[in-house]
Amino acid sequence: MKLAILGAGAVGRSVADLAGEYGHDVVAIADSKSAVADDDSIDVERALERKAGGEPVGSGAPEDAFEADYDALVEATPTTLDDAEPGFSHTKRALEADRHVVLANKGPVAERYDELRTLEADSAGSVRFEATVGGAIPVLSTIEDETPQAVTAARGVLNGTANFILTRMAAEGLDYEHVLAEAQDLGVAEADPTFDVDGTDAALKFVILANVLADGGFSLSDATVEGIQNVPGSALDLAAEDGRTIRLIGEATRESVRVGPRLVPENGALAVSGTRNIVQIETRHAGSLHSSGRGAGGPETATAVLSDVGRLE
Ligand SMILES: NC(=O)C1=CN([C@@H]2O[C@H](COP(=O)(O)OP(=O)(O)OC[C@H]3O[C@@H](n4cnc5c(N)ncnc54)[C@H](O)[C@@H]3O)[C@@H](O)[C@H]2O)C=CC1
Ligand SMILES: N[C@@H](CC=O)C(=O)O
Repeated sequence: MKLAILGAGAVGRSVADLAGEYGHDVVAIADSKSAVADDDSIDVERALERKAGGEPVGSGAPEDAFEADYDALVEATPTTLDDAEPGFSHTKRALEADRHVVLANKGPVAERYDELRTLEADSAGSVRFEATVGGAIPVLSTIEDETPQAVTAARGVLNGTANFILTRMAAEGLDYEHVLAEAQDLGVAEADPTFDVDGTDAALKFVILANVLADGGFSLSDATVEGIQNVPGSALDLAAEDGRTIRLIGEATRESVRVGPRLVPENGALAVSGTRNIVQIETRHAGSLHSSGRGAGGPETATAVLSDVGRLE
């Protein structure tokens, strides 16, 4: 497949870097100010070198990415709320041109799912978004394989930044402000890390799960959300005395979405460490399915994007 990549951050750059290994050509990559495009294939190494050197990714306008001869648009621009722009318009433009879209950007899938599905129905292209939930962990494809109707709920830890912060707070007895910068250095925090600590990012992922389970109808405003900003280091110390710890746990069903800090057993499945995520999928006929792994990071998320590309027809 020929890929046009929008966004040259941790995710977009990793998709460009790994696309060749998966048998795909990159025909365009854009950042917020520039693009490089070539209908056969761009020089990815050169583009990534320019970016690493603090230069724009290319010498053309970002718009040029849409003019390239691509089969699938990879949307990896920052997640935004409400109208989910500019990610939603990028997606719309590609679908209206009968191209496929693979999203890492959670905004359009969480905030405008029903519109997205309508656009897809009118297009010869399709939309996939495995990377929006749990990075490298195959959460959505597991639900798809299981069939969404057979899944009653999904719960777990889906924000690597908050989990890393809670893990470091428990280990060092520090408050969250002191370890946020460390999390940002790992390339897992959002462009606006408030989304990670106030629970918004985890909530967007559980909203996406609820949309998949219920075939739409949810946006962030339907979720009950509490972040980790008010969890003091002392609360983690007290929890540890009792063999427990605190994790930012979310749950999605067909009826509701909830995210908040919860006490969990220190050695239990939900007490994953560092940037790891865990998802427990409750099924009607097969009990609980657990998947755990790297839920964030450039190469990790790029593997989910490229798996989605492989699933396109
Ligand atoms: N970093 C991670 O571990 C994960 C990120 N995501 C999502 O993937 C998306 C990208 O994440 P990162 O690469 O970490 O973000 P980032 O902040 O590192 O990079 C965003 C890139 O988008 C570019 N950009 C901004 N507006 C643009 C526009 N209008 N046109 C073209 N490019 C534009 C920026 O110049 C930058 O290169 C976000 O929506 C994020 O929520 C999803 C799963 C994991
Ligand atoms: N900021 C997110 C990245 C993936 O969605 C996280 O920390 O999990």
